[in-house]
Amino acid sequence: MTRAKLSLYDTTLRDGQQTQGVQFSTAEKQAIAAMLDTLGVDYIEGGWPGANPTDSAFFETAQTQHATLTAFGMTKRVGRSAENDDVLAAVLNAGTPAVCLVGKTHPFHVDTALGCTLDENLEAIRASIAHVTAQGREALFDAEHFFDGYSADPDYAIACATTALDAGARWIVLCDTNGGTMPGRIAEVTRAVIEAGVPGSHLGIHTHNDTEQAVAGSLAAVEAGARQIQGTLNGLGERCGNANLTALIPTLVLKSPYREMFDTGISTDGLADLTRISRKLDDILNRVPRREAAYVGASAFAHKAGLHASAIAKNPATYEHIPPETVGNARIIPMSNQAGLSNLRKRLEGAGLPTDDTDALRLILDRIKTREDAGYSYDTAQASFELLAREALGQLPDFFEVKRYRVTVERRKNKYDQVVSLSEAVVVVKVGGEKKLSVSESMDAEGTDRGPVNALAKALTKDLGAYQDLIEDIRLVDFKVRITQGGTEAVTRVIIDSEDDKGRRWSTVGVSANIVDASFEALVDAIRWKLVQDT
Ligand SMILES: CC(=O)SCCNC(=O)CCNC(=O)[C@H](O)C(C)(C)COP(=O)(O)OP(=O)(O)OC[C@H]1O[C@@H](n2cnc3c(N)ncnc32)[C@H](O)[C@@H]1OP(=O)(O)O
Ligand SMILES: CC(=O)C(=O)O
Repeated sequence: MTRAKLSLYDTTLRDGQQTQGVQFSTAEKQAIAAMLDTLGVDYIEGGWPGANPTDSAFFETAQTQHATLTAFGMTKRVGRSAENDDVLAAVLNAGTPAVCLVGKTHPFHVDTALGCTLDENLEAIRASIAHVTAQGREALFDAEHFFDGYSADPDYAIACATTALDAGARWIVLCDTNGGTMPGRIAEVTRAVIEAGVPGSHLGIHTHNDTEQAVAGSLAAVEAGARQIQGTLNGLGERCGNANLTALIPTLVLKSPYREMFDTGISTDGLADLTRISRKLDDILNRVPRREAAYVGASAFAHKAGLHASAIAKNPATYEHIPPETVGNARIIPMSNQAGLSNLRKRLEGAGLPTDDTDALRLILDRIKTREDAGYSYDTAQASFELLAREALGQLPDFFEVKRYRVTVERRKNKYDQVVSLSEAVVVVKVGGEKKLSVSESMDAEGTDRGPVNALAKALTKDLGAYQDLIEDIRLVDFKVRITQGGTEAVTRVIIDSEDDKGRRWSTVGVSANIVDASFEALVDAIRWKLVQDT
């Protein structure tokens, strides 16, 4: 059976940039466009030229090998010709092979937002699309508020779509702009538009995630006959986001009936790059990747429960809907109070530790469950888990012993009458039979106070004797604090993420009634884990 072409249109750089808190630089836009191009999407909407300097600068240098670069804009304003509309001119001046114009299709919006008549809006759509195609560009029409507009006045919404089609638009994209339409209704309206004369091969779908159904709505539209999906990486986008291409792409490529029906042009290699691309985008945005994200999240193939881990060891298909490597992800078997011997064996094997002493393994499981009851959490702090296991198995070298530590925090006025704070830490350790006392302050080279935990970390890593060279490259990259329940008392749990020059990243946990003490415990574990790896 020949598969129909399903066009993928990425709007991460336009609608994705409408996410609250997201502000791409031109260089970041270029990096994201390059990733999308390699991934194999058909269109990359780079932004709105003329709307801001970043978007204009992006189009000055943007290049793609595979994807059609697309500039976004709006239909001309009423009262001026398309040729004399300065906003439209700036969009066209970007010189892209494709141009996507958003236009109104809902009488309420024509009246309220534009303040013109329904006929004037139809003429604006016609003239704008005709102007784009007259310049030899491919035109797309984003039919804004189409589903709500169709419900209010089906004839007018259809007239907007057919006007754009007749004026030469290659794609009429039905937009669920407010994100409130149910997938069943999206399918029903899409079918009605096709019946009214817009062929499915010219119809696209653009959904928003306000009811957490943007992906479902997109799939409903293609099942009804639409042949283009617009979406964004990691589901970025205005308000609750757009249809998430990072979830849609694997579904379209791997799942029935889509894989038999459609050719998306995404290769096996492109699919296997998806997890890296998703995390790279988060890295650019300085966001922590969503662990539970479908297909690409760190937990998407994490098997925490003992029953699951036991079956996974026999055959991964027991609890995995696809092999994780298909999308470039990896299986993990975390340790926690939900774990059994199977989880434990898998984790110990991964750390190169013996798994044959069942009594020792039971002891480790008991310790984990008891400590988790006291407030610890090992399913993310896998480095602390490994240290606990090594200790129980008698495989943890006695690198150093902390004899005592002290931290003071001072808040005072300086000579300029400004309030300043400063922490000072003293740590005494015993290394190789020798006692060492180190003192550090929390002030960094720029004179900024980095707080008591920073002062402690500096003091602890100042002089560890023979181990000093091995710990110089440790960096503390994330620090999470949580008030939780330890038995019957409230305690503080601190999780610290560290990394080193070898590109390793590891997490450790500490628990105490006192936040500084919990942090100190996690810091000590971070150093011990690093020494285990490098000695
Ligand atoms: C559904 C979507 O996500 S569409 C994409 C929306 N994206 C953005 O708005 C981001 C980029 N936008 C911008 O930088 C600015 O809004 C600009 C440069 C485009 C316009 O700025 P301004 O000229 O200051 O106008 P402003 O943003 O205040 O208002 C939008 C104007 O466009 C008009 N307009 C809105 N949609 C359309 C349309 N489809 N066709 C013609 N005019 C439109 C509005 O009626 C309003 O006109 P008014 O100023 O006469 O009331
Ligand atoms: C065009 C667009 O982004 C929307 O209607 O949601």
